[in-house]
Amino acid sequence: MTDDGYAELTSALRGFLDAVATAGPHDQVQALTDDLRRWTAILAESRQEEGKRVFGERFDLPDRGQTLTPVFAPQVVTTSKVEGTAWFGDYFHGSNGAAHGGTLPLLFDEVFGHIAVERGSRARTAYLHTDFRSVTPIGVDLQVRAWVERAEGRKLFLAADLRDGEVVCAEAEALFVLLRDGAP
Ligand SMILES: CCCCCCCC(=O)SCCNC(=O)CCNC(=O)[C@H](O)C(C)(C)COP(=O)(O)OP(=O)(O)OC[C@H]1O[C@@H](n2cnc3c(N)ncnc32)[C@H](O)[C@@H]1OP(=O)(O)O
Repeated sequence: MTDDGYAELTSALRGFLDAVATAGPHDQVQALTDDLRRWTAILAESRQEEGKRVFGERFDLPDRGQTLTPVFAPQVVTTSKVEGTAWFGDYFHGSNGAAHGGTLPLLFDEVFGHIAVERGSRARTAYLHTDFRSVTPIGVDLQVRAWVERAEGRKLFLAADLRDGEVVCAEAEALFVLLRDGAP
């Protein structure tokens, strides 16, 4: 991992989003808004095309330098499986201490994507089916794994599950299709 401050920025941004998601009314809200707008203008000056950005493009950083998905820390990544831990911060809260349902397929897509990347394939998700087995708790280390069920030509059939200890929170199945040459 390079020490250029971006790992810390990603971590700080996640902490900020969690704090916004849990904050009550605050007398500094206008000052915060002004600060955000000032930084937005500064960053806009260095806008880069895809391929030259940090966010989501840096595999040497935790979470590829992005905060779009819940935290995913891979421990095993091969061409046939991925295993790691996942963690949903307050930003991903739905209600009653449970993660927002839409954030689970988001996590699974990210996890499946690591297998496709490890295979050196340019692939896209054709479908992703999620079964919600029990609520996914916020702020808890969860275990996530994904594996290749079978490959047929350009089609990669994948499966995954997310567990809180012995409890299965969700399971997923997906089809990734390897892109034809010249596909955008
Ligand atoms: C670490 C990084 C993590 C990030 C991972 C994020 C991954 C993503 O989210 S990608 C973004 C979301 N996905 C998309 O935008 C994809 C949009 N769709 C497409 O681009 C195209 O439809 C695409 C690429 C899936 C397939 O198009 P194309 O390459 O022309 O293939 P096509 O000829 O239609 O289909 C190929 C095969 O797949 C099958 N197939 C395609 N789509 C589906 C589907 N939805 N359901 C079932 N089968 C399908 C076809 O039936 C065909 O099967 P066969 O070869 O047996 O006849």
